[in-house]
Amino acid sequence: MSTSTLGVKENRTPPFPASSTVEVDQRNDKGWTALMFAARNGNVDVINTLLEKGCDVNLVNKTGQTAQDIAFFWDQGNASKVLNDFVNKQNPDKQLRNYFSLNYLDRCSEQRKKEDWLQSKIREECTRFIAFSELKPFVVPLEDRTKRWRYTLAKLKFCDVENYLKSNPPVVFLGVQRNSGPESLDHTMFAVDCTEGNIEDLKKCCPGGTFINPFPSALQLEPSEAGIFAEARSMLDWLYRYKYCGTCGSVTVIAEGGHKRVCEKKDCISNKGIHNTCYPRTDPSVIMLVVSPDGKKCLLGRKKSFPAKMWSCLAGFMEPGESIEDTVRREVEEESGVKVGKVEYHSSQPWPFPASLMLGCVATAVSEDVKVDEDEMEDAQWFRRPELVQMLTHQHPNGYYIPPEQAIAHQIIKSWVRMTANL
Ligand SMILES: NC(=O)c1ccc[n+]([C@@H]2O[C@H](COP(=O)([O-])OP(=O)(O)OC[C@H]3O[C@@H](n4cnc5c(N)ncnc54)[C@H](O)[C@@H]3O)[C@@H](O)[C@H]2O)c1
Ligand SMILES: [Mg+2]
Ligand SMILES: [Mg+2]
Ligand SMILES: [Mg+2]
Ligand SMILES: [Zn+2]
Repeated sequence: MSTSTLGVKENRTPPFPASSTVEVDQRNDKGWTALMFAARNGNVDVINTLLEKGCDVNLVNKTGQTAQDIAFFWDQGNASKVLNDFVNKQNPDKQLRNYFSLNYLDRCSEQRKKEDWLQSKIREECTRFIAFSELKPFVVPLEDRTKRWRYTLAKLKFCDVENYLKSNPPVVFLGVQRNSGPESLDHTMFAVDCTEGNIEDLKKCCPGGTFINPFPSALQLEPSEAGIFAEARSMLDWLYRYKYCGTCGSVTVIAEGGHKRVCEKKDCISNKGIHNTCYPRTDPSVIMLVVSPDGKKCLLGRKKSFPAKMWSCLAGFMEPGESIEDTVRREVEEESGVKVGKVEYHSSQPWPFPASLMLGCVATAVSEDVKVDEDEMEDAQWFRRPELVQMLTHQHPNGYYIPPEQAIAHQIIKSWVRMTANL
């Protein structure tokens, strides 16, 4: 690739005088910064200097690539290492976590069986409760409207929820927030279902507090709390739906801090040995970006329920006895008629509506003809990279777009789009 393709002007203007300053994140017409050029050329000294001067390592060019993506794609090993180390130090979770996956609580699963411990923790001064009503979380709007995230979970004290607890609502032990430093205390966290109580009382303890719709409003929670919300909501949803024993139909009682339901009928088989009817459910689903055999296009679909103009990865629930790869091949063929060969795992995401676990994959197609399953899908089509960039950046001429960054579909699509040098 010639330098002019990267947008460097061939005829440079005279050098800057020694005293002048230059904006460290200045971009060219293709959105490239000096850091991106240094990454492209593997110039580690320039990268280090730019990082020292405070340049923004997270900027993306017009084709959606960061300096890190560029260094990686162009096989600039040393530059990749420097950039990776820097990004990891800045935010260790940035590259690893999908939304709803970041949960800073220590789940302390061994403590769940200790009823006395749980009861004493419930009453402790530094314990906090997250409240739900009809599976809607109780949140406080964030003041700064210029910020990306709109809500934080309201963290209530025992005295705020004491009245609700008297009627014995479902309560889930979520885990312990470990705080470092000599003075700081650990906070034990519980979720409490306040559906049956008077929610106006809660609003009095927490001015500005409000219940929001889990979908899509919960996608506006601060990402550091999205995992706690996911754990709490999936657990309360399970406690709400599974009131009766799946084996004999008797009433069940909540045990182990909300993490188990026990059949009241003493001689029920579910009380002998370990039974999956007693424990919370997780439904594994696959979600995949199908790439054409020549690697130039990918397949996106529109479910009938999608908002107009939104396209996403195909997805589907796993069936018993299936491997992840087999589910990907079956769902893709069912929904689009396209046959898939190689399947590679990308990343996963809890999806608490109510309890899916999305297993994200990139799959390589071995055929291209599309025959849409008209029961589930409105359409499925192949898209080329430049069109995907337009969809990612809300610049598509037809107004097409893909799901927001909180959805794993967005992350899989973005990582595929980035894996190219030249669009
Ligand atoms: N996070 C994301 O980016 C993202 C994107 C798309 C879909 N999803 C989620 O993926 C999941 C699966 O996708 P899908 O709806 O296309 O699946 P799908 O293609 O398997 O079709 C859905 C149908 O599967 C059946 N089904 C089988 N097992 C089921 C189960 N355990 N629970 C509910 N229905 C079951 C039902 O008849 C349902 O109508 C959904 O929960 C969806 O919300 C997440
Ligand atoms: Mg599907
Ligand atoms: Mg399907
Ligand atoms: Mg299915
Ligand atoms: Zn039973």
